[in-house]
Amino acid sequence: MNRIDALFARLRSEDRRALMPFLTAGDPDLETTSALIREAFRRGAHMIEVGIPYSDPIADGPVIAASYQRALDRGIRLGPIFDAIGSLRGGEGGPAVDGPMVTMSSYAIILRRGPRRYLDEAKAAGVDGLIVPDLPVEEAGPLAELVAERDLRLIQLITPRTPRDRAAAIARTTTGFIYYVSVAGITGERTELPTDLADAVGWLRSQTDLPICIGFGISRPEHIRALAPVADGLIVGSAIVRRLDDGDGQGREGLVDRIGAFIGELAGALPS
Ligand SMILES: O=P(O)(O)OC[C@@H](O)[C@@H](O)c1c[nH]c2ccccc12
Repeated sequence: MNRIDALFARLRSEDRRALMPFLTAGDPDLETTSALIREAFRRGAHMIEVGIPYSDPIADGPVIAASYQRALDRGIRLGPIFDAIGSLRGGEGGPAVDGPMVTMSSYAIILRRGPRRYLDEAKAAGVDGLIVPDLPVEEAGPLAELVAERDLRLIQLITPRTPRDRAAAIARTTTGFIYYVSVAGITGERTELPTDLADAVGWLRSQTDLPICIGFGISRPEHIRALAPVADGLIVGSAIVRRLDDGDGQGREGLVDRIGAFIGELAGALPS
């Protein structure tokens, strides 16, 4: 069974929610990314979104764009990213990591690699699904087929501005879970989250049985507490990625501990 499906089947039977931290691959370096993925799972994350750095950010706000740029400046490449994920699955540097991992990448990166090759490499590395934010649903068919052939999942985004007929079409062609974007705009921490989220997600639930995870702006334990009742999962990017660049002078150990502690706080806010 695909790890994403297995995770949500289990969490649903326990009436629990998933926490999915986003990490930029290769910021500050791939070794640290691997250590952070291990630490995130150890601290209660259920699933990891691995961001593939790209020079032309799509919906990425300044924090994630800067993180991508740091990784690109250090010469990050796709091959070594898949190698790092594969090493985690293989148990190098600690126990084998068995939680779901999904890549977040621009469709341009997939096209440049060749969709078949990208998917074969992702599958071989132990990736479970893909988020491709700039892939329009009208164009998703062929990729969705290649993804399904490999028992991967294609997670598509629905935003508050997505018209309902389009949202319904996205819900029909998505697999794994739906990424519901909490606010129109770009990624980034927000103090207040929209109050009509419950209604929007409630409508979406009338269209699909897929798990619905909410992302964009979630950055504090109180956001997790507030949204857990309406979501199957919560995605946190910028609030974590910002901490990759805090440079507290403690080196990599300090960074992994500090971010691990933050992820632990977020996980601790999930209802048990
Ligand atoms: O950073 P935030 O506001 O916590 O949102 C998650 C988001 O960063 C992550 O899922 C993501 C990073 N880059 C993206 C591009 C498009 C959609 C989503 C993303």
